[in-house]
Amino acid sequence: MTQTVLIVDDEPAIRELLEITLSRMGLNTQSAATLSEAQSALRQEQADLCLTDMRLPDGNGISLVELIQRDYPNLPVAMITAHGSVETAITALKAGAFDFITKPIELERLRTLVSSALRLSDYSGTDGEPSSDDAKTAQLIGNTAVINTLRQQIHKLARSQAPVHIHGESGSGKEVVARLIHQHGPRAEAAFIAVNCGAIPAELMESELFGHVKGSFTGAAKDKLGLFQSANGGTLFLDEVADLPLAMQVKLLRAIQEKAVRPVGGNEELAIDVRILSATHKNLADEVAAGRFRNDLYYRIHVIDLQVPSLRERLDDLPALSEAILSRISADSPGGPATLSNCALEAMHNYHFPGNVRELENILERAWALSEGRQIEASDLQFASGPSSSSAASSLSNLAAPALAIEEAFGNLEAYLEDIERQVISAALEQCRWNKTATAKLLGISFRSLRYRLQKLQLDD
Ligand SMILES: Nc1ncnc2c1ncn2[C@@H]1O[C@H](COP(=O)(O)OP(=O)(O)OP(=O)(O)O)[C@@H](O)[C@H]1O
Repeated sequence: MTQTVLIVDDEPAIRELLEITLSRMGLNTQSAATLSEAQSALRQEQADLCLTDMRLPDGNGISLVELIQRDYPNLPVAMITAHGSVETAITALKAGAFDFITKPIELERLRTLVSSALRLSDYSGTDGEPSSDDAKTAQLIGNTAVINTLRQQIHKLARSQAPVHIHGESGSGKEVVARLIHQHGPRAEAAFIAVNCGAIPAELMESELFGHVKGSFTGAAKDKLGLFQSANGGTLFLDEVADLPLAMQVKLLRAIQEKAVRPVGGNEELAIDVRILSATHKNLADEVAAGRFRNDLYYRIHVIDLQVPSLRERLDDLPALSEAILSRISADSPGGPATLSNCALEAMHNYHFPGNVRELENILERAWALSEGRQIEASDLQFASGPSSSSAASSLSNLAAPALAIEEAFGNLEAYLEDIERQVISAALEQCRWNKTATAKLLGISFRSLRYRLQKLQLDD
């Protein structure tokens, strides 16, 4: 079926240019010169894409974007902005515009924008699993409120072309989130290229990102495609973007702004159509304040900020995550995948996972290697001491003086810490007349954590 594009612009010349270009692409067009005309056009016929100017005689394009977001959430809308008005473009993207195009309109860029927007209206996979059978197909495991919110944000952002900056601790799943934004969007069939900006040597970075032509420097034996070109039509994920040297930040900003790259040693600019996603575990605003990250690049890549929660904030996802990890690492074991004992699961609940899901994967892999049978026990997890020992230790002075000398811990840290823990908990229990709920409160740990510790320290009878 022929698709329809609603054009909203008060300049007849622009409307005409858009109408001609779009009808040459085999599309129907509808035109409106004002916000109210646009509203009645939307009521009359279901469009597949809306292109709107920013300044309209009876309002502005942002209110149209907001109205469409509210009343026609499946209709992609792109904003036409004046050249150089980055702020407007960013406001439009934040309001939910799919993309923007600047005046004077470049027809090639217009065609690219329209095709990817229409792929988006065609795209039916947003609620189901991604259709690609790529081995790297990402999955966001978990059902806690924070993960469900994140999942909704991913689905929403997948429909936009706006740059998204993903922030979260190491190993928390930032790359998984970036892959999902790609997989659920109109670029799913094209490449997803992830690059760790902290891992590329500074002298190779330009050639890695933008490519080089043969002979442009010693060692450039043949032409090489850069990562931007490899991601053309798809998504480029700049991981640890805060680690980009300042000189590269300038070049990256240029590539994003111009939507073009120039390979090292090349004379020509090559147009590229890439969605930029970025991530860092650092606070990018602090990096800007410290002068290590360019302010202008920050505004370009940070249009939308997405926070990935740490594993500590979603400990209730531990069973589901562990089950998925264990079935991956022990799938071939006779008798089926490994399982976790209740004690092991409790022990995990009391750990603070500074390395997040990646650390959980490592802990389970090691535990699986160490465990005797198919069931992983708490001792296989090899947690040295829980995080709460620090809060317990801080209450130590009020409760009981440690009877042990520091040297006694050398070579025997675990037993030493357990001894301190035993003393603190015993003192707290005594103070609370063996009321476990009050004891847990006094120590600043959960009841569950106290129960686990009492069992571990054999204080529970
Ligand atoms: N919600 C999740 N569901 C399933 N697997 C997850 C989830 N979150 C993270 N993982 C897994 O944890 C590991 C680390 O995830 P990922 O590489 O996305 O983290 P990251 O935040 O990008 O890490 P880094 O900061 O080191 O770049 C991966 O193996 C990933 O598959």
